[in-house]
Amino acid sequence: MSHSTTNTSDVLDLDSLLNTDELELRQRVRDFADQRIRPNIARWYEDAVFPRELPAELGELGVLGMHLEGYGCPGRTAVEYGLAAMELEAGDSGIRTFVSVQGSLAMTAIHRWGSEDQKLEWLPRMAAGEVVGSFALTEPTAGSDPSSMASFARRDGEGSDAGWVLDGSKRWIGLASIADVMVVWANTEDGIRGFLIPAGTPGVTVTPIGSKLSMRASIQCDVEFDGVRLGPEALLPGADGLRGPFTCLNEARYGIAWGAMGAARDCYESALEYARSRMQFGKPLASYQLTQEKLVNMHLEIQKGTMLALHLGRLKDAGRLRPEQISAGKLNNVREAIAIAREARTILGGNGITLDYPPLRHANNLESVRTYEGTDEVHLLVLGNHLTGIPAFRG
Ligand SMILES: Cc1cc2nc3c(=O)[nH]c(=O)nc-3n(C[C@H](O)[C@H](O)[C@H](O)COP(=O)(O)OP(=O)(O)OC[C@H]3O[C@@H](n4cnc5c(N)ncnc54)[C@H](O)[C@@H]3O)c2cc1C
Repeated sequence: MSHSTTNTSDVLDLDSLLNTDELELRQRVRDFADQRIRPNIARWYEDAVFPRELPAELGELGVLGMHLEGYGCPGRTAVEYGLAAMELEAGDSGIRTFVSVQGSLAMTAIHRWGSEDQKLEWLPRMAAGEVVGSFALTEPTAGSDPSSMASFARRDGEGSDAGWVLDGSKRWIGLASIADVMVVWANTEDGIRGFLIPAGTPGVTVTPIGSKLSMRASIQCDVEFDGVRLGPEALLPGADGLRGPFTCLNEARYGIAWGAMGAARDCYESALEYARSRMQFGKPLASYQLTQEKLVNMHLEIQKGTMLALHLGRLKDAGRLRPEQISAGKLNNVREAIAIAREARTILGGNGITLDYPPLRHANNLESVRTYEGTDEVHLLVLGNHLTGIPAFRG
C-alpha cells in the first residue's frame, strides 16, 4: 500500500527554519518521489531493477551535482541538496544512492580535481543525467582502509605525453555496469591518484553483484582492470593522495545524514497510518499506550536527526563544516533510522514483512547505508579520535 508524505507531522515546527526556496525545492522533489518512486519501488526492489530512464528524469529535476557551480550544474545550497536527498530517500535509499554516486562522488571528483577539458567534457551531460558516472575506491581487500589499496597504475612511456597502465580490482562500485565514465582511484609511484576511464576501454571487466538483500533497486559491481592502457588525459590532475577521494566522500556522507531521516520518516508515516486504522482487541493500535510510545520515540528521533542535518547544512553553507561533524551526522542519523525502520515494522505486524509496506525495505537498505561512506565503527573512531586525541584505527 502506498501512502502520501503530505501528512508529515512536525511537532517542533522545523519547517519554520526553512526559507521559501528551500520549501519549494523540497516540495518539487517530494512530488517527484510520490509520482515516480513510490508507486514503482516495490516492483523495482523485488525485480532488483535500477530504472534506466531515471537518470535523465533526475537531471531534469535538477538534483544531479546540485551543490556544484558552473558546467551545467544547478548550483544550489547545501541545505537544498540535503532536503532533496531526504525526499529521494523517503522514496528509496537506492535512488538517493544513485544521486549521491553521480553528484557527490563522480561529479565532485571531476569538478574539484579535473582539468578544464575534463570538466567541459563530462559535467554538463552528467548534470543532465545523459551520462552516468561511477566512483571506484573500494577493493576486495581494501574497504574501511582504502590506503591499503592494491590497484596500481604504472607510467607508460616518458615525458609529458606518457600514459598509464592500470591493473587491479574494485568491489561494490555503484552503477559501474551502466556508467559512461568511471572515476578510479589507484596507487602510483607518487601515491594515490584518480583516473577517468570511459566505458568500453579495453581491459576493463564489470560484473554486477547479485543476490543482494539490500539496495536492490540499485546496482553495485565488481570491476577488474587488466593491463588497462590510459592516455595522459585520463589523470585527474588536481587529486593527490587520499584527500582526493575523501573530499568526495565527505560530500556524500553529508547527504546521507539527511537522506537517512527521509527513510525514517517514510517508515514512521506508514506505521502511524497503519496504527490509526488497524483494529485489534476492538480498538485501533494507535490507541494503545505501548504503540503511542513507539510513535512518539520515532517522531522525536526524526525531528532531532532532521535538526542535526539542518545544522550541518547551515554550517556547510557557511563554509564551516568539519569532517568530525559530518561523522556525527552520518553515524547518528543512520543508526537512528535503522532503529526507527525496525520499530515501525513491529507496528505493521506480519504485514510489515511484505513489500506492500516500506519499513523492512528501508531497514534492509539502511544496512548498506550504515556500511558505505564509512561504517558506524569508522565514524565512531573518527569521533573517538577527535574527543580523546588518540587515533585508534590500527588497534
Ligand atoms: C550498497 C553498497 C554500495 C557501495 N558503493 C560503493 C561505491 O560506489 N564506490 C566504492 O568505492 N565503494 C562502495 N561501497 C563500498 C563501501 O564503501 C565499503 O563496503 C565500506 O567502506 C566497508 O568496507 P568493507 O565492506 O570492505 O568492510 P571492512 O572494511 O572489511 O569492514 C568489516 C567490518 O569491520 C569493521 N572494521 C574495519 N576496520 C575497523 C577498525 N579499525 N576497528 C573496528 N572495526 C573495524 C567495519 O566497521 C565493519 O563492521 C559500497 C558498499 C555497499 C554495501
